[in-house]
Amino acid sequence: PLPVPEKKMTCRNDRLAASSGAPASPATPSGKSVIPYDSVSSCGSCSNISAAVKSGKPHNRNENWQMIRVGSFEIYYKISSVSSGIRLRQLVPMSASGPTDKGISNTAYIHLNQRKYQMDSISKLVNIEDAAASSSSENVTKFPHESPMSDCRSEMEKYCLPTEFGNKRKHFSAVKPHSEPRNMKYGHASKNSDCSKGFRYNEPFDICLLGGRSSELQASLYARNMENQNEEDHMVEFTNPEALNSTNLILRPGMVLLKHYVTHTEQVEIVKKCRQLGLGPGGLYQPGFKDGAKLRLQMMCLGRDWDPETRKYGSRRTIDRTQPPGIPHEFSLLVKRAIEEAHAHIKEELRVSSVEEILPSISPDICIANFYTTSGRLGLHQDRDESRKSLGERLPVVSISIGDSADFLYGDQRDIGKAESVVLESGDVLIFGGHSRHIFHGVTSIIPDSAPMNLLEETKLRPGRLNLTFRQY
Ligand SMILES: O=C(O)CCC(=O)C(=O)O
Ligand SMILES: [Fe+2]
Repeated sequence: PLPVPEKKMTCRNDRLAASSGAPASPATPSGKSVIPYDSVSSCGSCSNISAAVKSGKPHNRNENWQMIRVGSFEIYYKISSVSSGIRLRQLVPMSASGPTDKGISNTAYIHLNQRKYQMDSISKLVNIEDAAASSSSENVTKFPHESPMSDCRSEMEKYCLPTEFGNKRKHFSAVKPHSEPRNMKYGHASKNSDCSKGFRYNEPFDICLLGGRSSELQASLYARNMENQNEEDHMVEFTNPEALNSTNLILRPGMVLLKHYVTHTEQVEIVKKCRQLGLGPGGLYQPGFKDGAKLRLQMMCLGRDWDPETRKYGSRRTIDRTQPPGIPHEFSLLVKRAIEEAHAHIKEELRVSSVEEILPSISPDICIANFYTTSGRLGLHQDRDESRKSLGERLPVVSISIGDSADFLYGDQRDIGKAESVVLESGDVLIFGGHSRHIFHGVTSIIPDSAPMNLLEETKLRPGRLNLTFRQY
């Protein structure tokens, strides 16, 4: 078992709260800044989004609306889902002058000192909640979308993480650990997942939609443009002078999230490079297991091969004996820079000088690149196939996210009910080493249409998420 942290980690949001110029959020009887409506005892149903739009009256207590307060603002939001199991969240920002009557968009944005926050995830709500009242993270489990929504379930969950992660997780503790191979890193894909359709084992997978195949992307960009137009009407401005400088978070000892660390230009370069490598020898493929089940992602390894079937690293791929491409030098430099940034942040937050003990540095010699389509996911697992030395020294895994955001789950056990979650957005770097090296982690869902527009326009990255994890063998 991992040692319990002696000190409560301070996070960016604690500082935000302390320094916020906004009036303090009125506390609930329980002292929480999240004020759920009494009537909200469950998400209620899988009402589809248009039905919710029609009936959406944020002040109607008979509906499943919730409110969070940030300073003098009240933000109303509603969780609903569609039959495909994709969670949608509707938000209606409301100012002191009363509710807006301009309709409701699927998502809403909040401006916090020029930084645009999309309220499209649990963690975003938590961030705002923390900013308002520095409340404890246990509030996360109190959100209404933790409530049962069993009619949204699908067969897949036997093997995979919940489709609507964020619903009551207890429900999923029924997932039988013994139904999976002991060390299984990835959840099995269902037979009809889009990953298993249409892509043969050795067929190259293009992460970009270029040339004649761009109509899907064009349609998605057009829809996003229209949506943005609408969302301009739903923006709430907050001013906090601290916010711009404090975008890094210590999630746990040895686990640091650098928000929006990778610049737009770097993201574009990474996409281009990964596309090129992904289409070449040793490129992207959809890995599978002996029993024929496929993983819900496309994968390629750089530097060294990792075989999901044997869980071993090797110099050649087992599937076609190709040698994995090397790790581009710029990637390695970025990883080193990110670790330095994390060190600086740890020093500043925890006032310690021995940062290497908390989070050791690495010279990455392995990169696993995963591409998740919007239905992609990855079951809870530990990364523990690296060398005994590397694991013993708890050398970190450095994970870079690009494209659509992901609901990322992490915890001490392979138990979804006990795991915490954070949304990883395009440009985020998540580092977990030291005491967090052996955490269970996974991706429960990819949030559709959440990638930065300019990234899509410049790269034609297809809907989905590119993730690179760097390790030192
Ligand atoms: O996609 C992610 O964020 C996680 C990937 C991962 O855990 C892995 O490749 O081992
Ligand atoms: Fe992993």
